[in-house]
Amino acid sequence: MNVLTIKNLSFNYPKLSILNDISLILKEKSITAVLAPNGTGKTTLFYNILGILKPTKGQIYTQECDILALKPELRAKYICYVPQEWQSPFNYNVVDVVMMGSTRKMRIFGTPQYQDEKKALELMEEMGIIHLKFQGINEISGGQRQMVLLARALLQDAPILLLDEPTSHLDIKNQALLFRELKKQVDKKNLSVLINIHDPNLVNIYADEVYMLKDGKNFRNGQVNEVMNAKNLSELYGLEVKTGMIDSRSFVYVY
Ligand SMILES: Nc1ncnc2c1ncn2[C@@H]1O[C@H](COP(=O)(O)OP(=O)(O)OP(=O)(O)O)[C@@H](O)[C@H]1O
Repeated sequence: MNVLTIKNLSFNYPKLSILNDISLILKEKSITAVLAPNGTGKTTLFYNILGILKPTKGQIYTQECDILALKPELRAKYICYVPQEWQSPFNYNVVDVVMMGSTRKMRIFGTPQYQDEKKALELMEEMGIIHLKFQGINEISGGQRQMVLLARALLQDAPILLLDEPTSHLDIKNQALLFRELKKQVDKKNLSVLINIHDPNLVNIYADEVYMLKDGKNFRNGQVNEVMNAKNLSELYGLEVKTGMIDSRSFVYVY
């Protein structure tokens, strides 16, 4: 089943065309990667999905509704989001930041319930960030903050998760923890994940499908094992990309 469909989407800044006729399908329970050179428009695409920017043309819809017709706060029922960077205006405790994920389900002036806190703490334990619970969000490392923001998004319980370069600050252990957690959530909660990511090896290891974008347009897309080859990657980045096999998995490198 398709949980999110983007059809012929274009976006321009006043004097600059960024996205041109982009189409993309996110399948239920899949991890779909968007792979594109810097400055192509990956974050812009996410901002269009989230309602932060308005497309000049095109459609975005789920099985149930036209996403573009929803107010951003209503989109939170369908879509949760982990930004590339996030600076908190206050130095909240980490556990309070994670619990913000459950505010969507609260009534106006509602306060978190015991169950919300329990769920937040369980998730933090699972993700290896429980020891940070009483630290200030502005006093932890960039990588720790990425894990905290993922926990906050997962607590929102939306069926679609957008992740904007979530591994940019993570060491390899935390990259593995993050993707293992994602895989678990995909299986357990039918989560579907759209992820902007620069590391082609993480795409190879963890993603099911990939959309390559080039010059603001669709370039190649399909199953990871069919599309992530040296020819496509070399054309995408405009330099020679090599691939090799380890334990029957394809790996990518440039020299
Ligand atoms: N407010 C703005 N006004 C004009 N141009 C902008 C604005 N914000 C971003 N851009 C331009 O839009 C293009 C796409 O930016 P975007 O951040 O979406 O790219 P990206 O693919 O996510 O990049 P990266 O991989 O480097 O994070 C870039 O060329 C950027 O300079």
